[in-house]
Amino acid sequence: MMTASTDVLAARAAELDAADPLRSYRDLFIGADDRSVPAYLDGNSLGRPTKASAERITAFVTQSWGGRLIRGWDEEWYELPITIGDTLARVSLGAAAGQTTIGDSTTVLLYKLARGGLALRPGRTEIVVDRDNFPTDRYVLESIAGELGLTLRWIESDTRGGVTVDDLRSVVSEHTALVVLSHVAYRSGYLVDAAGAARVVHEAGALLLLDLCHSVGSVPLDLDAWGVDLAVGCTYKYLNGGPGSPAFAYVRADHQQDFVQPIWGWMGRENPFTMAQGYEPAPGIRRVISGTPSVLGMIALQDTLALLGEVGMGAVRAKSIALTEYALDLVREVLIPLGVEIGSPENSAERGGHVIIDHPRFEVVVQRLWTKGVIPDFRAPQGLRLGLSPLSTSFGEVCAGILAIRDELAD
Ligand SMILES: Cc1ncc(COP(=O)(O)O)c(C=O)c1O
Ligand SMILES: Nc1c(O)cccc1C(=O)C[C@H](N)C(=O)O
Repeated sequence: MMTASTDVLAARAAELDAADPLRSYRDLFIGADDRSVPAYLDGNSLGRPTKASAERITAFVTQSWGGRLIRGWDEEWYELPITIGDTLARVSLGAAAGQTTIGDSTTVLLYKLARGGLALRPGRTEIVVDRDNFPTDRYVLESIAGELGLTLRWIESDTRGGVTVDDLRSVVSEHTALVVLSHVAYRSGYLVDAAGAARVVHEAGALLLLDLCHSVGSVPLDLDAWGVDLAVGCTYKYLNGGPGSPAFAYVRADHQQDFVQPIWGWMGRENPFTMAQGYEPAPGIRRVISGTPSVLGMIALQDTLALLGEVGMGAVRAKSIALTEYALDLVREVLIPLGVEIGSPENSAERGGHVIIDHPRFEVVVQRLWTKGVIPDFRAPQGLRLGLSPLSTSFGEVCAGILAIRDELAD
């Protein structure tokens, strides 16, 4: 079959952009019109900054920090992890207020929530996790298993897929205390059936902790309705919080009273400024906090939350599916003939906001693309990942990126 010319493919992408109801949102991001970066396809590692965040951060430094000084804590900052957490919960997590807080890294929150969750299931001896989960999830659980003398029961998922409810059913038992899954798999983009997973985990009497790093801000979430017990996620991908912006934690209201995490710091204590002897966890979700939260780090993500609230997660997901479908169609048309294979689910109901394609030359190809401002990422052993941020990625960018990959492979 003859493939269409570059001009024809670019014209098709331009038509899709013209018909995109969210197209105007791209202009709200810094760098979207930067010609030295024709295709930014890594918003699932680091989202672009919004123009509003540039203003917000400047105003924070000059007025809030510079003007209010230490008074800022009493006036606003002390409550910020909870108030931003509540906004995130409403806009994007499908969670009622009082269950979400911002702070630490995903890694640290995984540790705190996994330990706190395990303490709610005393006497049980196993933690379930999949072999292809993100490294930090595996390492944190390996460390906890060693620390507490528990067994890690691995789900041997294959890198092309993800964990299915049937996989889970075959490993959970009366010994399982905790199951940790990534809602969207970092490599394949496989989207777990979270409600089905929660049902199976609960039938076994265990708790479900979801890592939402690759779904929050891209895939609609309904944590309360799904029955998820605990969740963590990062804010620097689809929430555009900036490099190293703090993560978030969700602890279901039903568990909070008995939930105790292991890093007892003064900021998570009841009445921290009494500086009292002994640790008494603060009431509610505040008990997840340990030390002073990064206020400067958490302010930018509010601008993306405002956009997500305005657009609605349904429209965000519709654009996300349109982008990944388009990317896969173009991959089939121009890259499969060059020996590329698709490593993501081809059914959009089983896929999050990114796709991965495989070829033995991709490690070198990605290095060369970066020098040209075409920016996907490489994931070993031979995956090139296209992360498509619904609010800031255009169809034209996807087209430019895939044609640049074609040109590199044809070289
Ligand atoms: C699934 C998943 N979990 C955790 C992390 C990272 O955690 P941290 O922000 O602590 O580096 C990432 C990405 O870096 C991820 O993709
Ligand atoms: N967090 C990252 C970082 O500090 C440097 C480079 C990449 C990242 C990422 O977010 C990687 C990403 N979570 C992944 O899925 O591979």
